[in-house]
Amino acid sequence: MGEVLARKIWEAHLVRRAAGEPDLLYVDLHLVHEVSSPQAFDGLRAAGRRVRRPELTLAMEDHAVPTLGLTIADPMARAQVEALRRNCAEFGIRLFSLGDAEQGIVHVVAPQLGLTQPGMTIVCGDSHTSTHGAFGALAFGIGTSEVEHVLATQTLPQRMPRTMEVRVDGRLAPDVTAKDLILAIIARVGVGGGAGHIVEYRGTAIEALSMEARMTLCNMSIEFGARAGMVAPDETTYAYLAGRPYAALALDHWRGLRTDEDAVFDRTVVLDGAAVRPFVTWGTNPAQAVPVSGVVPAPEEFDDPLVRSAAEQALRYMELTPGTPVRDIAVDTVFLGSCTNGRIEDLRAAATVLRGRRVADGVTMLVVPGSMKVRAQAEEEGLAEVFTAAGAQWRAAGCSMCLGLNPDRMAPGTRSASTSNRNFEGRQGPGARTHLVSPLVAAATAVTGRLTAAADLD
Ligand SMILES: CC(C)[C@H](C(=O)O)[C@@H](O)C(=O)O
Ligand code: SF4
Repeated sequence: MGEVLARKIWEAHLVRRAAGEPDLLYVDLHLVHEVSSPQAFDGLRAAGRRVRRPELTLAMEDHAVPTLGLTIADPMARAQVEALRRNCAEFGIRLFSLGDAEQGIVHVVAPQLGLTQPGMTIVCGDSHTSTHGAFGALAFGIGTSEVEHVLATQTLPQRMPRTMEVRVDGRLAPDVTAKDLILAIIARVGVGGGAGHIVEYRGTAIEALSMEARMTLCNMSIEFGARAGMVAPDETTYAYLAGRPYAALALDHWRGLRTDEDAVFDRTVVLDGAAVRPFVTWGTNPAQAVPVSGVVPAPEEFDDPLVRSAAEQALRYMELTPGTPVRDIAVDTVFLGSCTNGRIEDLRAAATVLRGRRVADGVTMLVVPGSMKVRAQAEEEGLAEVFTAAGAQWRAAGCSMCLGLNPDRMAPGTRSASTSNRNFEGRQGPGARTHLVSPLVAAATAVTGRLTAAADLD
């Protein structure tokens, strides 16, 4: 019987297998950031160890850094960043610091440099490491003690998860993006729908996606509990990697990185791509989502008592009434950015909507490129001008308003349309309310001040 891609990569990285123990896997690329690494370096130091393969390790300042200026005012944030700087200097790890031309969100920078490649194992002390699966890599988030293990040994003990196929055929409508697709997938399977599985996205709708779109899709695999998400590499992947600074093309090897025809997944979910509409979350988990053309649901619509009570609680926190048309929900903040939607293609999409239009009075829009390279490219293409002319704020790279670890925080009681990936209570600031959307919906919403699909503006 044939094999699933994830298992092929797993077996190719096996260092040791023993009965009753997790497999020991070799790690090809280890990404590090300021939030999840300090204790790991402390542990290394205490044990008198060095970093085993510093040249396979790359560190980034992204979560705690400001997107205006180079001064880190918050003492906690500054301490984290300074610790990373000291640790990288001491252990010989390359670090992209605030102010560097290559700095940015780790999940945006590594693919952009060509460091993320098909068939690799990639880990980072960060749940959205699943992003890198877009290249047909096996990429997953790890905890801080595992970060220490990888730093010390370049290996990681792991048990092979089950495999899940998410098949999407059909053609996505022009105003439907990978963000809408992943929100639709999560709404279908539920927040725990991928738990314990590595997901492979397949089908004609997936094959038609750009690399940026595949990254958006894989990025949010973790939001329905999946251990990792991936797309088999193809011509789109090779074309993206060609000419990137660190990508040595290995086409013969990469072409073999496919799930065999007769391989069997532990689970399969099928969606019709043509039926997906621009989506938005109304609640406080990513599965609580409906089309922009829909209405806020009533808790009674959900049979599962847990889902129903989660809906009741979410409606309270979000201050929303069942039956309210989504298009009537007013926002005061729009955030375009994050490792989900902070890439050049996302900025281009938003700019097509904002060109010649204005951000509505009373709405603050932050446009935060995922990396300084994306920022430079957007400036070169004239996108930055479109955003500033529309009245949006044009910022430097970082996680920014995706989470409340830096100065870009929402005030209590405010409401956003956000292209990020998490809408938990307080995620964008204590008491702040988040509606997850695509870049197109974010831009259209900025123009009207209410949740709006791009097509609504025509
Ligand atoms: C801070 C970090 C460990 C965290 C993660 O693991 O994802 C963050 O990136 C997030 O998105 O919540
Ligand atoms: S942009 Fe958001 S989701 Fe991505 S790594 Fe940063 S905090 Fe996590």
